[in-house]
Amino acid sequence: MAALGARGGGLVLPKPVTFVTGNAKKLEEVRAILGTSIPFNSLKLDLPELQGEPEDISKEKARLAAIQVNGPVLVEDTCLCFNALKGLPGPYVKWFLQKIGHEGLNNMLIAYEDKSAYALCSFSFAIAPDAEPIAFLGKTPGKIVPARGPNDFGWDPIFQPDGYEQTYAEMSKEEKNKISHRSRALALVKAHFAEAAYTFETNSST
Ligand SMILES: O=c1[nH]c(=O)c2ncn([C@@H]3O[C@H](COP(=O)(O)OP(=O)(O)OP(=O)(O)O)[C@@H](O)[C@H]3O)c2[nH]1
Ligand SMILES: [Mg+2]
Repeated sequence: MAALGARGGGLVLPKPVTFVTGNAKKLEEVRAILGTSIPFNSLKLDLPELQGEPEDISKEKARLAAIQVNGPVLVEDTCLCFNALKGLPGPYVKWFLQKIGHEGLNNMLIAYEDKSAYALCSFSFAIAPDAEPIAFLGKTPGKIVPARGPNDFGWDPIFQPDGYEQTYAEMSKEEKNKISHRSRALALVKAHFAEAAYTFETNSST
């Protein structure tokens, strides 16, 4: 890979950023939230995921993604954390959702009065395969409710953010994107890009 250089105060990256995800709905939201603020390509790849803390899982995904892409990458890992269960299912919510669905996730809280939860998004950006990834975390508090609204994205129908009468699924996409865990994490990503003032080599193919 071409060496990283500096130009006009900002680091020159040899390629545009690639957002790596196997999840088309995530990509749709990231596109809507970022708009043209950070130009990026996308690559559909379901990366293996380490077990552990959300930030470490996302950083490890970024390391693997940067090796695959051989250039700058952005990845994210999303958790749905139940306070009564000390943060579980957390990063494992994908598998819980696949196996037990919305009703099963609600049933996990039957024994507890506390239905509060939070959605947590951990983006990681790695500028190169050998660079230490930087993580950006966004969190939205809410509660777990019986499913309401369209069932087109994961656990959106059972998550009702604090201060709202609607679940994520019942909100318009614009409204969800204003307050979501994903948009809060991406606000930090945007601030980092603005501060770092990265520029990109324009003569490299992607
Ligand atoms: O209702 C939802 N609203 C959201 O805003 C949201 N973001 C992610 N998810 C789901 O939560 C699990 C995360 O797992 P996850 O981060 O490993 O994602 P993934 O494996 O689908 O994609 P990726 O890892 O390739 O990027 C997966 O089941 C996702 O479908 C969401 N569900
Ligand atoms: Mg995944």
